[in-house]
Amino acid sequence: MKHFMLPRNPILREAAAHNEHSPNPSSHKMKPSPSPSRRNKSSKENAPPPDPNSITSDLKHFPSPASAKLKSPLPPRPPSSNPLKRKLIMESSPENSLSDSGVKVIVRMRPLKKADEEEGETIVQKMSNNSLAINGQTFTFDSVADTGATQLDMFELVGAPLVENCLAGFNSSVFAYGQTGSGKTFTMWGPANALSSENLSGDQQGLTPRVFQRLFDRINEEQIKYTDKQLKYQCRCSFLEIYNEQITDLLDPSQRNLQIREDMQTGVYVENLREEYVFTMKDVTQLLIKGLSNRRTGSTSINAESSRSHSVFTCVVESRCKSMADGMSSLKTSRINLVDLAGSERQKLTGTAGERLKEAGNINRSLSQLGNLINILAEISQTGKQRHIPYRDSRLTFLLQESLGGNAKLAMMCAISPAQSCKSETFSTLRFAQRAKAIKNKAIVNEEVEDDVNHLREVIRQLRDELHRVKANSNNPTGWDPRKSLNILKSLIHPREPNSSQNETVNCVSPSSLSIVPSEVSLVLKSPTPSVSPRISISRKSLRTSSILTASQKDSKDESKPGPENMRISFAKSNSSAARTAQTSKSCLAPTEHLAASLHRGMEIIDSHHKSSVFRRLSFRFPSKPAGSNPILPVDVGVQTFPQHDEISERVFLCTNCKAKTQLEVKDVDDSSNLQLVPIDCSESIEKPKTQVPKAVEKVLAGAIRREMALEEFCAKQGHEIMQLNRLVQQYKHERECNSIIGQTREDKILRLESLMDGVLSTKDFMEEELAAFMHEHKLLKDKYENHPEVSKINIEMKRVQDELENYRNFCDLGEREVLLEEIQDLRSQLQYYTDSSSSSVLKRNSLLKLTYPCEP
Ligand SMILES: Nc1ncnc2c1ncn2[C@@H]1O[C@H](COP(=O)(O)OP(=O)(O)OP(=O)(O)O)[C@@H](O)[C@H]1O
Repeated sequence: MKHFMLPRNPILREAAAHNEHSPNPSSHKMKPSPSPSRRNKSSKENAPPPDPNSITSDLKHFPSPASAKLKSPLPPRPPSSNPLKRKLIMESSPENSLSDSGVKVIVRMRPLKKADEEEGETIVQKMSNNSLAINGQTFTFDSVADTGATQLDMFELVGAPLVENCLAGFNSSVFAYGQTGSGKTFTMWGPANALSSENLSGDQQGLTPRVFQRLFDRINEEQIKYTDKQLKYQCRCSFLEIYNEQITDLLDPSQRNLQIREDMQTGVYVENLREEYVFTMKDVTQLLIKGLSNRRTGSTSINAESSRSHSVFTCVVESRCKSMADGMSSLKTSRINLVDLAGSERQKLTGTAGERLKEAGNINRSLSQLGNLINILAEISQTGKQRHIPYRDSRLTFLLQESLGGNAKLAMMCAISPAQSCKSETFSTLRFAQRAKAIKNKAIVNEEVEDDVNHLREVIRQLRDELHRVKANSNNPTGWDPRKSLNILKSLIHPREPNSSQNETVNCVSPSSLSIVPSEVSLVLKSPTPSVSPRISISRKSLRTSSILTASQKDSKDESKPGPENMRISFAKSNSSAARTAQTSKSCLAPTEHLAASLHRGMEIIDSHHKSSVFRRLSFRFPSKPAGSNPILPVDVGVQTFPQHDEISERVFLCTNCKAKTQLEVKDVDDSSNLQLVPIDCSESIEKPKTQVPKAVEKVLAGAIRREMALEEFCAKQGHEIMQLNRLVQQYKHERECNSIIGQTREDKILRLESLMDGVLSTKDFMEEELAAFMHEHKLLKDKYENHPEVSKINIEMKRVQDELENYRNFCDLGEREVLLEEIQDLRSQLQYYTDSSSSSVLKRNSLLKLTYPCEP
């Protein structure tokens, strides 16, 4: 216990010397008090960041209980988290500002469980206060607590020195390490019921509540004793867990996946972690109860309520006082970290699966990274050789790097079970403990004295002056108002957003928007706008669908059907699909809008014809054939409604070619659903008054619907592919987990071989364990093989290529290309026609009016 020394601070040293109740097992190691100049130097190296609230020596500035809750990063710490920098600091530090900071290792052996008792005797024997033997092999540590050790004993061994170190200004940490079910949680926090207020003095109470009980007692003692020096303490606590490599705030579990940050001033801290001031034991107990109830637990083969995360309870203790001797004020900051690590378990024995397997894999991986770090630190401490220290390998080591090989006194409480069934895990823990013992930390008192405070005060004063100057300058004659500008900027960044639902209404294609809307009757005949097909570049690749026909096929089929009927069917289809699309996905709105536009324009064409029919049955030319190989032969069409017997009236249609009147039975146009286009070719219309939809309109509509359906199919395919890709991601994750478990089994094998060589493991046991390990690994490999992501990946690729191939085949072999060309040509022809006719439209209109007005009944 050589590393626990008396406080260097004169007040506390004095206090410790006078305080008979204050156990300090290493008082003989006390070092001489540094000279003021030295103290100043060391203080500078550990100076916390300039915080106007903390650097003032005015002791009245401690927060009141009312303002105790705050959210902030972890408190300032000496900027020495960088090992290299730390090394430089340590080298330049005065020798006597350092404490002898070897890691203190205590092994606690839990009593046998009932089930284990049947197996026979314990395999671990305590040899002395600091040694034990297992299978004839002896291990020596700082202390060994056997099955009879009480919670109070553990506190005296670990907790009491920790409190004294903390009051002296040293960062102090306790890590509980060990196999699942070995008693870490029991030791650190005690059973849950021991935390309740009525059991506060119960003998089951764990280390943490005892530490805080002692801490508050000692703080009271100190404050009373040094009233004249205005000694004041304040403590603030946080509680977090690391589960599956993610940090959660246990005091506010809604704060998940918190990030660890590091900067030169504050060192390593957890962003947005809640900290609460504590003044009494009751405050701490409440935090513990709250935090522990939020911890992730699950059952393992050994422990029904196993902690599945690493949890870290942190308390920052700050003390301020004035020295009577030299009148200087001092601020000391120390941090207590109480860490309950998740327990390791051998997955091959427990046969875990699914989420538990992932958990176990993460626990074992981070423990193995901790072990690796401990090995490196031990090697550095023993050989003095500099090596890269992989603190960033895991959240645990990154967060607690200061406790591991840094500026902290560290006690490692290693929990073991003496049961035969836990032999190999116990060996593993003891080896870890042995390596940890070799580590040398470099703890220093984190103290700041008045000189620094004055300097920082001066800086603050200068900054305030600067601020005033800037404020004064801001009242400049230009009249520029920064607040106003800020508001303007804000309004630019957050413009008044229209109601999203309104937005949707605007974007959505309502089926009603596809209805025929009566348009204003104009004397000038409105040219129908060429239809715009949905523009979906990739949809071209998937035009062929299993459920639809190509345009050519559809054309040939449609020929047998009367046009209007067909149009109604198409319209209904597009209506429903538009509604469906609007419901399912916003992203599909654009193509649907295009479709709606196409349909609407189609209907406008019809409507124009309709109007022309109403309005003295004006006729106009509408090309129905592409102008490709065949020259455009304009077909004159008019618009008529379905005849209804009761409302039949005689209408006269004019053929623009022959000017022959055609009498057709049409009804008045009230009901636009009866609308249809009819050719007014004199020869055909007389002989064949049968209704027929112009092919150009029909094709455009059919094409639009066809593409929309193809798009839907394409979306469905994409959805399926996304599902497949998600599965692939899961498979990759699973593979990674399998790999890490296999890695773990290799490490286990090394340990087994070590045990075999040490004679701890008999050849028979070794072979048995080896066989079990191989079986487990075989199972994992089989699982890995069956769910191999590469196979799924290739399947997805193959499906993609097949689809592409089908699309190309559609496009080239099945006539899609021709259909599209035809459509384009149709549209071109229409455009051409209207361009040509626009110049003479006025003339024509006049002449047509002239021709048709006399026909009005
Ligand atoms: N020294 C002890 N005396 C009495 N009971 C103990 C002791 N140590 C552990 N136990 C009991 O053993 C059980 C498991 O202990 P605990 O939960 O502390 O193990 P653990 O090491 O934290 O396990 P895990 O890593 O799975 O969380 C608990 O019911 C606890 O009360």
